[in-house]
Amino acid sequence: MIHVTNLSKSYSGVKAVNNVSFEIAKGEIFGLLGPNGAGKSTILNMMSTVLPTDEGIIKVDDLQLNGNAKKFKQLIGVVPQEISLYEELSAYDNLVFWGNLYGIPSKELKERIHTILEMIGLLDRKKDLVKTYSGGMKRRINIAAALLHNPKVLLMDEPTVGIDPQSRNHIFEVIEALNKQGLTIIYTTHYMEEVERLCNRIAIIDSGKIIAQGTQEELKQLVPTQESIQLEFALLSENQVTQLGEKLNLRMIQRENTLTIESSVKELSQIIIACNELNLAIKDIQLQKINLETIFLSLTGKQLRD
Ligand SMILES: Nc1ncnc2c1ncn2[C@@H]1O[C@H](COP(=O)(O)OP(=O)(O)OP(=O)(O)O)[C@@H](O)[C@H]1O
Repeated sequence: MIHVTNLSKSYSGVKAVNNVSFEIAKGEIFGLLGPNGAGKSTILNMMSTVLPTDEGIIKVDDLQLNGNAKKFKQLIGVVPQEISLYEELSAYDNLVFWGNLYGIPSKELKERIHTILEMIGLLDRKKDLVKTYSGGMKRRINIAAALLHNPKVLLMDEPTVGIDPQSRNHIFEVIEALNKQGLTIIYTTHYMEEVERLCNRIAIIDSGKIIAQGTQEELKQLVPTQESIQLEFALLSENQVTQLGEKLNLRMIQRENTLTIESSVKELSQIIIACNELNLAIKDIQLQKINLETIFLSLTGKQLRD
């Protein structure tokens, strides 16, 4: 349904998106997973016609974006990273405002707003001013605004940033319900838990390039070990991590006093010996099944989150 081919974009000569291609079938939730600055928003901004492309082709079904921006916009709903609502208006009036921008006839718009508010669980709060809403509720209204013109594809740019875990769950439920109704969704995030929960297929993106894509199972097959070892220390300096890395010759990431080592249980004794030699006091050891974070580490040598 969605075909993106050899897409590129530079800002002042620096490539933010570099020859990116992917295909998405109707009804999929496709995840774009990558750290801050990887190029996710730039891809979505090109797909939503906000930014012109430098190179490449974007198509939904047979409709190519270039030369058909107006028609293309009708197919796409966009949930931007920033909440874009009028705080002093009610949720209902915000949606009327957005619906009018899309030129939706008023009777149809009324019905559509009712259906969407019901679906996102905010019908009973429709008259309340947006400024009285929680962050999660504002996000849900932002999603509602993107759905008013009944798009075939929904582009969501990190829709859970700055939201508490409970509201986050509520948003996931809305996304899953929309997907069940047949909506195709592109979801960007730097949280692996979110793509693990929501997405059928995932593209891992780093420095403007897609470095791997597939189902979670397919991505797991791309790395040598299906486990990693997580060690917690009383204290851990960068210097000690470097020394340990030299001794073990295994990939590892440090987060404060915790070290995740790309290795299996077979290497555990060797790891413990190396830690002892460096006088590193281990507080806790855990064997972890591979996840998207360790896959990202394995493919890039970096961690997903700053
Ligand atoms: N308007 C701009 N002018 C110059 N550089 C930009 C502009 N927008 C983005 N960039 C750069 O392009 C690269 C990709 O940015 P982009 O916002 O697409 O990444 P992202 O993966 O969406 O990250 P984030 O989650 O932080 O938004 C980054 O290096 C960023 O600094």
